[in-house]
Amino acid sequence: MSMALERLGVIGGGAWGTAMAQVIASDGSDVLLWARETEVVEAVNADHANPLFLPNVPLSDRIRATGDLGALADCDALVVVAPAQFLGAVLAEAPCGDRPLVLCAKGIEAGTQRLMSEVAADAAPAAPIAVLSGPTFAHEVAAGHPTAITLACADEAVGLALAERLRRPGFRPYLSQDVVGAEIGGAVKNVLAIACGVVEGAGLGQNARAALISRGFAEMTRFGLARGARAETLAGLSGLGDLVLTCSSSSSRNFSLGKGLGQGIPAADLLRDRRTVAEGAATAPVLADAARAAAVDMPIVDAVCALLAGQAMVSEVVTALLSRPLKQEGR
Ligand SMILES: NC(=O)C1=CN([C@@H]2O[C@H](COP(=O)(O)OP(=O)(O)OC[C@H]3O[C@@H](n4cnc5c(N)ncnc54)[C@H](O)[C@@H]3O)[C@@H](O)[C@H]2O)C=CC1
Ligand SMILES: O=C(CO)COP(=O)(O)O
Repeated sequence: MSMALERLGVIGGGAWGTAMAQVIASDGSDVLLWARETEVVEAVNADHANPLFLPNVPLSDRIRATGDLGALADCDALVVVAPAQFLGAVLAEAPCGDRPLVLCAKGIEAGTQRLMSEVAADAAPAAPIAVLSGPTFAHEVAAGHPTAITLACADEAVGLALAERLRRPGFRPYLSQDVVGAEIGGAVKNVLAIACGVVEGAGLGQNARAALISRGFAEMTRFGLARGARAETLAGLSGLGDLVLTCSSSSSRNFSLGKGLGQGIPAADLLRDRRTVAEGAATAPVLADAARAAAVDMPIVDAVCALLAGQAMVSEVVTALLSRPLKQEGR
């Protein structure tokens, strides 16, 4: 199938939306970036910069910003990078029609327990849906560092057309048809990154971090399989790949949030007045509820919930996790 994907638009002028606009512009393509903040629109257009969300990165002059979602009506496809909890509201105002939507947020909608593809399917029933997810710190991608990512779309031809349009010498999508699997990896790893940040902040050591990554991956796999994801997607870039990245670095906002918790700072203080997102904080309680509903055991996710809610001390959750009944590793 040949598909006209000439003009691309990006919805969301945070760090990742700006970095995706930079990727698109890197081969000389013009790209229209919708940003919610007037100061972002002005800085992108006047200074080719986004100091609010992606500081110290010179942006391509091929990126033009707008504060008017209606201006995206001329685009052939939309890369959608509004944070998970705002996706539904933003798409309700966007001119989606039957244009392919490439969803980039990593999270589960609070209240409804919907994955991003479910939110988008309700808001834009005629639009083909793809999910782009993987180990991608925005500042590295914007700087052109080598990056590989999962692009999942149930319609193989649409997925291939999008991957061809988005690939760049330093940005390599791998194709998948497992949309749910790609989404679950990204949503769950954010919660697990908070747990790994706690380990760092509390000085619990590298062994504990490796144990959390490994046992966290077991939780991700159990939940993903229960929701129809494929095991190979969860073991790929959008699952294990992104888990390893965000569990290893203070460049992750989720890891940093956990580090603060591990240092004994209350979640409310860490989350108050922040302009950047730590998606795992909103996803953790809804993921824990969804896991319970699916009869899936996720003790690390439960521990993160308890810490975020201020219901337990770090020492208490560590003791609780380690004193669970012994079990077989593969179950
Ligand atoms: N930053 C990164 O390295 C990566 C981020 N992502 C995902 O991309 C999504 C967006 O994250 P970032 O671009 O990093 O955001 P950011 O933390 O850099 O910026 C916050 C974003 O939230 C938006 N926002 C705040 N309140 C809003 C509201 N009421 N309605 C609509 N939008 C609102 C802001 O306009 C801004 O675009 C998240 O789901 C994140 O997990 C995915 C891959 C990499
Ligand atoms: O998703 C990301 C990298 O793949 C970014 O992680 P944080 O949202 O934790 O910064």
